[in-house]
Amino acid sequence: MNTIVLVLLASFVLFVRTRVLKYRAMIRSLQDHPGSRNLMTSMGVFGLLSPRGFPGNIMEGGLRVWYTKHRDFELYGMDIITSASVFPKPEAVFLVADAAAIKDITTTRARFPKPIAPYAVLSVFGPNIVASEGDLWKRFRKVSAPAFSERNNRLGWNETVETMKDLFENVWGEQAQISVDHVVDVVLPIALFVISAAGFGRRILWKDTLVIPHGHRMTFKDALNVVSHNVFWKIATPPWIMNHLPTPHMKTVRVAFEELAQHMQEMIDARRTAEKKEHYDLFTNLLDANEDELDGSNKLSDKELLGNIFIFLLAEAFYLPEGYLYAVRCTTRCEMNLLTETLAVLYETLRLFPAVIGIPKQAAEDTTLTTQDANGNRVVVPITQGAWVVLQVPGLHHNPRYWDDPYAFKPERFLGDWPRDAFVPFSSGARACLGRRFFETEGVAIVTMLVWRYKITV
Ligand code: HEM
Repeated sequence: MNTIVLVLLASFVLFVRTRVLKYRAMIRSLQDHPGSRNLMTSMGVFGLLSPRGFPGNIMEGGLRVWYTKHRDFELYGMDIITSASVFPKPEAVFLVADAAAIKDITTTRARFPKPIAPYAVLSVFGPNIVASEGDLWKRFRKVSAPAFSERNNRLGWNETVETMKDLFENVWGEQAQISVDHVVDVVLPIALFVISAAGFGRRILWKDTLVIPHGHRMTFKDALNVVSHNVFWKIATPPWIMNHLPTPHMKTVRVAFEELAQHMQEMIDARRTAEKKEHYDLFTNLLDANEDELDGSNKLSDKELLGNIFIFLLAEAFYLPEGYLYAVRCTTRCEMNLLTETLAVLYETLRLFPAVIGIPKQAAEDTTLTTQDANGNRVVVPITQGAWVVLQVPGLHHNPRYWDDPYAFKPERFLGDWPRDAFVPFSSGARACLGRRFFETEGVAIVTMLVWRYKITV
């Protein structure tokens, strides 16, 4: 018995010693660049389990930057800082809130590619444009990009207007006052109806969302809503737990995944058997690529088709309501000159509350980034091959070097000349958001129609 305890103790001491030695070597490779030093990492599952972290250098927390904005950068006196941790393995990341450095990173894709491991959760239904790099990403981008044309954005505008009219006339009707518990209850269906109609040629009406279609256990909207909020848990939970653990939540998540797959397959089948029309939507491009027999290089497999359809639906269901959530709240605080100022309001809400707070990249070679310290002195930061570099969106968006009074809500800052490189809610460069214009068109239509007809209060 004593021998077993001794062996366990010795193994533990050896484990800790190896970790500490590796950690020290890693800190040396950072060349003492300023930043925080922690016991536990905040990356991946650890950060999600504790969004706010623990004090005393134990752990920073996965959503730290959401709360601290630019304050950590001010604390260390620089717009590129490091965050290093010992467990579960020694690792360090460079956090960037410097506009010029971010431009440098996003415009040299080969030097700073996207690390795809953190995006594995998004591949539940198959490989896709967001969770891929290299040749695979190029192929997906080539197939999807033409669908986001101005012509299709116009289709998005028209479908948004129709959806809002359907909401006003057939759901809210003549009621003088409408009370909504959560803005997402309204904007999630709108977002789904618009992508369904403009992206996939299937128009959904508000009344359709109340009825579960024959042969289903959940509506399309509810399935996508549950999946988009539980995609991480589905991946983190082994199938035998997911299938057999009798908690109501697990059961709902399992059914939602099965249902979403069935709904998406039905959309594909319906479109395949439909009469061939002159469509220019997203679906046309993806389906044509799936059926592409002449030019094999662009062909999408069935899994890739499903994976990419899912990612476009997810973008619409997840990012978009986030964008509107604050925009609709913020409209209560300002007198809006409708169309002209609506985009400024959307931008200002995305500056203050970006839907994506950290955009990861990984150095493909030993390289450097340039920033400046609090006194304006130029600082060259050495980055070793393999190091993670994360674009800290709230840090950049609250950086007083670029934004006057950065914590204040002032949409008018987007009406004049504004620092474009210091605004990256849609990322930037070759891997920037493909749906940006689509979102902007749709967002302007929704917010304008809402404030044109209703006075909004919280
Ligand atoms: C408020 C709305 C939106 C925001 C804030 C947003 C933000 C972003 C961000 C930050 C990225 C880069 C992600 C990364 O590097 O990991 C991205 C990529 C992407 N977004 Fe959006 N997005 C929005 C709406 C949409 C919509 C409506 C669609 C399509 C229907 C869409 C499609 C995409 C695609 C396909 C990519 C991947 C591009 C690539 O890697 O080549 N997004 N988005």
